[in-house]
Amino acid sequence: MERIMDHLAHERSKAQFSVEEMKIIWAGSLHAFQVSDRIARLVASDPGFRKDNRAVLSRKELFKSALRKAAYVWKRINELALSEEEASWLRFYVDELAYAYIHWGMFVPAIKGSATEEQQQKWLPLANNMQIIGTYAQTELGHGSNVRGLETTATFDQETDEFIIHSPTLTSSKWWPGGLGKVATHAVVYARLITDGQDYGVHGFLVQIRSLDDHFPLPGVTVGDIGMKFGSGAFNSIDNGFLRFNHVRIPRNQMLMKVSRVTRQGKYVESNVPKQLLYGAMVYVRQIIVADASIALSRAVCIATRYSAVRRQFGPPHEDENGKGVETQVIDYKTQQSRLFPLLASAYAFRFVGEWLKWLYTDLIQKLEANDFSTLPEAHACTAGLKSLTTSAAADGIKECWKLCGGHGYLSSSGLPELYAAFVPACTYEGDNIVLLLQVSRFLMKTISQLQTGKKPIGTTAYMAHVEHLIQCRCTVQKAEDWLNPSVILEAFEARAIRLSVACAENLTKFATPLQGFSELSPDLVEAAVAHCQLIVVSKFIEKLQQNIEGNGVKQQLETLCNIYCLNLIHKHLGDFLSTGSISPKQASLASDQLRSRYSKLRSNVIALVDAFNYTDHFLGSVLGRYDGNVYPKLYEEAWKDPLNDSIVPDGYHEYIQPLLKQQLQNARL
Ligand SMILES: CCCCCCCCCC/C=C\CCC/C=C/C(=O)SCCNC(=O)CCNC(=O)[C@H](O)C(C)(C)COP(=O)(O)OP(=O)(O)OC[C@H]1O[C@@H](n2cnc3c(N)ncnc32)[C@H](O)[C@@H]1OP(=O)(O)O
Ligand SMILES: Cc1cc2nc3c(=O)[nH]c(=O)nc-3n(C[C@H](O)[C@H](O)[C@H](O)COP(=O)(O)OP(=O)(O)OC[C@H]3O[C@@H](n4cnc5c(N)ncnc54)[C@H](O)[C@@H]3O)c2cc1C
Repeated sequence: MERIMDHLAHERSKAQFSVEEMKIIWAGSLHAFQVSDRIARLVASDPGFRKDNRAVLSRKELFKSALRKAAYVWKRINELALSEEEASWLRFYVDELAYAYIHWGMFVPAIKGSATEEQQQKWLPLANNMQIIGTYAQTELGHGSNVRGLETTATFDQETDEFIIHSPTLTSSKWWPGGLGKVATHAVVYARLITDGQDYGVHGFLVQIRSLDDHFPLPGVTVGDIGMKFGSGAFNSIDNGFLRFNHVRIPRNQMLMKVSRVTRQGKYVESNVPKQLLYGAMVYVRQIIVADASIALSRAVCIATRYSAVRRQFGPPHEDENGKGVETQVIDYKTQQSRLFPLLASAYAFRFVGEWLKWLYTDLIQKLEANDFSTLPEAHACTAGLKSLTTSAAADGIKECWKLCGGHGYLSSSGLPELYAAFVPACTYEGDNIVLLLQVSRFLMKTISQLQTGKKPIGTTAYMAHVEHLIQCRCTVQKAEDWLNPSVILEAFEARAIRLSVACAENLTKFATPLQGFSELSPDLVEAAVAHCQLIVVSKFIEKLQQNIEGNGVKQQLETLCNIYCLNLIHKHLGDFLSTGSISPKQASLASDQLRSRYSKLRSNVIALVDAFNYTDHFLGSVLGRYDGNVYPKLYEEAWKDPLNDSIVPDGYHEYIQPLLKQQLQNARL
């Protein structure tokens, strides 16, 4: 036991940089670090937030436990008079998915984004004080990605000055909204607005669905839970629900009227803001999900890295600090490094691009407030594309981390199966990842067609202004070290991205209609979108390194991580880089040489680099990822806690095992 604890301490002593300074870089600022650190400790030390083994709880126990914790969170927020920032850290570290995520993450933002000032004044205090609990009811049984295809209707009745909300078919039943099944009292419902016999498309409506007295559904409302989801703990603590309306009446002023409104006379009036603002809550959450992807991936990487330093298999006998013969740490196998270190680098890369995206979103909101809608298409493309890119990579990465831990990774007590099950739906919710990439490609094709009209591309597409150069430039790498030059990397990624996009744009012209072309070429368009999004991540990582980064050795570590992130992408997408002529086969081989050398450079720092995430053992929830590396005794201890070990002889022995054994013994004796 002592030996293993010393082992991680030895790993930590090898770090060539200041972990404390890196913690601040990871958190984003000294202030963010201090607040999150304080709240993380508060949560970890409060028995009310203890994490029981969720995998062994029944659905009802799990759900009730999530309700208890959500109520306790709210109590502590009020008792401690926490600020909004502190309160969100508290919810984050409690780490139990519950209705509150949708209430704060979607219901409240939907009201903020789509309701008029007057409506906000009425509804926000109720929501902020949790006098009502809300959900976001957009998806239907028959329609998820295709929002324009939603069937629920909101028909204006001029006589009573009300909307009648109705589910005309089974497929129009709302299906999936979190917190809807058993908890929410209200919902922002997306429905087709019909007035004067005309269908004006999908709009948002605030609908009360349960009584605030006895919690029963209101007349005309049928509501329930959609059933168990993948993974034993994970999302099953949330009541994703179904909802059907039978001519439910709401006052006219419960239509969210910032984008358009219906007058007392039933006239549909558009405002001067783009209709896409109705989708504002999705832009908001997609941006948060990118940050969430870096968190989820970094948790998995932290577990796999610490365990890989503890775990020993094969190898020539080494001597430990006490001169005792030991096997090789699995982290020293080059295959382990080539699978693990790019994930560590991705966690940092996603953190920085998430930080930038938060800035982009804040900037968007400021512009929208000043009636400047110019950056909305770019913000939509960036949030959609980066949500897709980072969640797909993080979900794959978490799965890889579990395999990197061998058999023990498959145990619930490793924390990895639940982490995976809880995160993988992020590839689907808030927009299926492929559908979102197709949105990005549409934006790219539009940008390319506008180049011909002389319109200057801005923001993340600014590189497209150099199309003529990027289409024909040659990569200048001659030796492996040349790959450490950020401008060389950037140009290779820009050349690959633009060449894929231009090829798509040219191919699209060969089809009878753009629609037909988009449909036929959609796999190529998705690849072009991925290349563009990877370029954004690469360029934001490089930009981060150009900032003033303090702390002994911190910048050097980030440079190595950035190199690994970029070179590994080249390695993984070699087909693209070679087929577009962005690099040559010889340069590809030099990139691989450089990548190997970066792994060696990073090796002695990896434990400190995952320590910089500053995750408490409570938050990690993993025996394999414990800070002290005391893995084996704790695995043994956890095994004893399994309900099957409550009794020596299992329940069922007398009915099923004993008679069978007896019968077989008798048969043998005959
Ligand atoms: C405690 C705090 C908690 C904080 C939260 C933390 C989150 C982390 C974990 C949370 C855990 C659980 C939460 C899960 C919650 C899940 C919720 C949901 O899933 S809600 C439902 C989400 N649904 C979707 O995302 C549907 C996807 N589909 C779409 O978005 C659209 O229909 C789309 C984009 C496919 C549209 O296609 P279509 O071609 O029909 O376009 P339109 O005609 O509608 O659009 C025309 C025009 O508008 C542009 N556009 C589209 N969307 C947007 C947008 N959002 N913003 C701006 N602009 C948009 C589109 O590109 C077109 O542009 P054009 O110039 O004409 O090409
Ligand atoms: C855990 C979880 C929580 C959720 N929470 C909420 C919530 O709170 N509120 C809410 O309203 N919704 C919620 N959803 C629903 C979610 O938003 C939808 O599942 C999502 O938008 C995808 O839609 P879909 O399920 O209909 O998939 P579909 O659109 O049916 O996709 C199925 C397949 O078809 C492909 N596909 C679809 N369209 C195209 C296309 N145009 N081109 C190419 N391929 C295409 C997709 O790539 C996918 O492979 C949640 C979902 C999950 C899993």
